[in-house]
Amino acid sequence: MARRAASLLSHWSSRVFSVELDGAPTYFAVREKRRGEDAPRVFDAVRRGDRCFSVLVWSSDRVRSARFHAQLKDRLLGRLPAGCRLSPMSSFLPNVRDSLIKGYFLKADSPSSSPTERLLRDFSQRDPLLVCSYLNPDNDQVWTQQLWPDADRDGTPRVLYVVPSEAPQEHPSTLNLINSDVFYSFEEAQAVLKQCGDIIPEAASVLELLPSRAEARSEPDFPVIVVEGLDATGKTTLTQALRDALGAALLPSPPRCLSPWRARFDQEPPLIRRAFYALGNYITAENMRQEATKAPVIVDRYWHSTAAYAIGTALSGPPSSLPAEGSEVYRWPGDLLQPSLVVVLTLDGEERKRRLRNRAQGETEEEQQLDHNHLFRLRVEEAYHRIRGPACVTVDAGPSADQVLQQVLLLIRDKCQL
Ligand SMILES: Nc1nc2c(ncn2[C@H]2C[C@H](O)[C@@H](COP(=O)(O)OP(=O)(O)OP(=O)(O)O)O2)c(=O)[nH]1
Ligand SMILES: Nc1ncnc2c1ncn2[C@@H]1O[C@H](COP(=O)(O)OP(=O)(O)O)[C@@H](O)[C@H]1O
Repeated sequence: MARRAASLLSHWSSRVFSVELDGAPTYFAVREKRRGEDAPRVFDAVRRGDRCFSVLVWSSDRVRSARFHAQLKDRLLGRLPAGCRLSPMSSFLPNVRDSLIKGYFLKADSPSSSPTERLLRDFSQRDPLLVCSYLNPDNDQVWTQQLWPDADRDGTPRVLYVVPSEAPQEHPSTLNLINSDVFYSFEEAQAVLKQCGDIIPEAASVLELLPSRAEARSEPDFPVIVVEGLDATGKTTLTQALRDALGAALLPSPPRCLSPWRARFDQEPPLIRRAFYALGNYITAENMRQEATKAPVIVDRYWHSTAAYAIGTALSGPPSSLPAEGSEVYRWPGDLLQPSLVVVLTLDGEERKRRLRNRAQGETEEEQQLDHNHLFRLRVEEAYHRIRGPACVTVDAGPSADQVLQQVLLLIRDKCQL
C-alpha cells in the first residue's frame, strides 16, 4: 500500500483533475511553478476568499474503494455544513488505464470554513481519502492546491499551482469501464466476487454456482435466440410466445438460481453489481449449451443488457459522451457463448411508458431511472446498438404482439434456418 501511495503521490503533478459542473466535465492540473494563466472554470463560481476542497477515494483494495465511494456522498452531506455544494470529481494520468480515482469537489459554506476543514481532517485521518484544500492567497486569478497532510516529509507544505487543462481525447471513465463496470472475462468477474467474500457473505453462495470455467466454443444442435430491449418493450410477451410457437426452452437472465441474491447485489456499487450480472451470463451460457442439445433456446436478456446498462450507468451526458462505435468497450467477451441471433426490440417512448403503466409488476430502481432520466435511457439504447458480437437485428415492437411475433419468427427462419 505504501508503495502504491508513494507512486500515486510521486506522479501527482502529472495528474489531470476533472470536476463535473452541471453535468459537463471541466479540467485542471497542478504545477510546481506559478504560471500567470486564468483560473480554471471550476473556480468561476467561487467568491474570492472562499475555501474549496477536494476529497478523492483511494485504497489499494478496489472493492473497498468502490464501496467507500458509493457511501461517500451521503457521509459528506450528512456531516458537512448545509451550504457546502458537492460536484463529482475524478483524477487520472492521461492515457494511463487504472489511474482513475474518484470523489467530490466541494466549495465551503463560508470563507471561515473551519467546521468543514475540521471535518475533512477527521475524515482524512480515518478513511481511504486524499484531501486537498484550494486557496487563492492573493485574491487574484491564481489558486493553489495543498495536498493533506500539510507538509512533505521534510516539513515544507506541498503547495502546487492550479492551471487550466485540456480535455482528454477520451474521458478516462470510459477506459475505466473495462473490467470495473463491464467485464470481458469470467475470471475478471469471478475475481471481484472472490474479493468480496469477507464483506458480502452471499458472494460465496454465488461463487459455488459458477461453472468450473467459461467455454465459449459450442456447436449447439439448435439455435439460441436472445431478445433484448428496454423495460416494457415486450420482451417477456415475445419470449413466451416464441417458446410456445417453437417448442423452445425459455431461459431468464439472470438465471433463476441467482434470484435469491439479486436484490442483495443490486444494492452494491457498480464494480460488484456488474460482476454479479456478468457471472449470471456465464451460468446462463451453460444452461443454453445444455438446452440447445434438445430444442431451440429463447433467452430474455443476456450480454447486451449487462453491458448496455453498465455503460449507460457509468457515463453521464448525452449518447455523444459514449465511447465511439468500434471501441473495445463494445466487444463481446471472448469466453462467453455467442447466441445465433440477438433481437433488440425498439419502441416509441410514449408507447413504452403506456405499456410500463399497464404492466402489473413493479419497477426496478434502474427501470425508474430509465423513466426519470431521459439521457440515461438514450445512453442505454445507443449502447445496445453499438455492441458487437453475434448478428444483432432491431425489431420495431410497436405493432401488435402477434405481428411482432410473426415478424420475429420470419427472422428466425431466415437467420437460423429453423
Ligand atoms: N436481466 C438483466 N437485467 C439487468 C442487467 N443489468 C442491469 N439490468 C437491469 C435492467 C432492468 O432495469 C432490470 C431488468 O431486470 P429483469 O430483466 O429481471 O426484469 P424484466 O425482464 O422484467 O425487465 P423488463 O422490464 O421485463 O425488461 O435489471 C443484466 O445483466 N441482466
Ligand atoms: N406488441 C405489444 N403491443 C401492445 N402491448 C404489448 C405488446 N407487447 C407487450 N405488451 C404489453 O406491454 C407490457 C410490457 O410487456 P412485457 O412483455 O412485460 O415487456 P418487458 O418484458 O420488455 O418489460 C405488458 O403489459 C404487455 O402485455
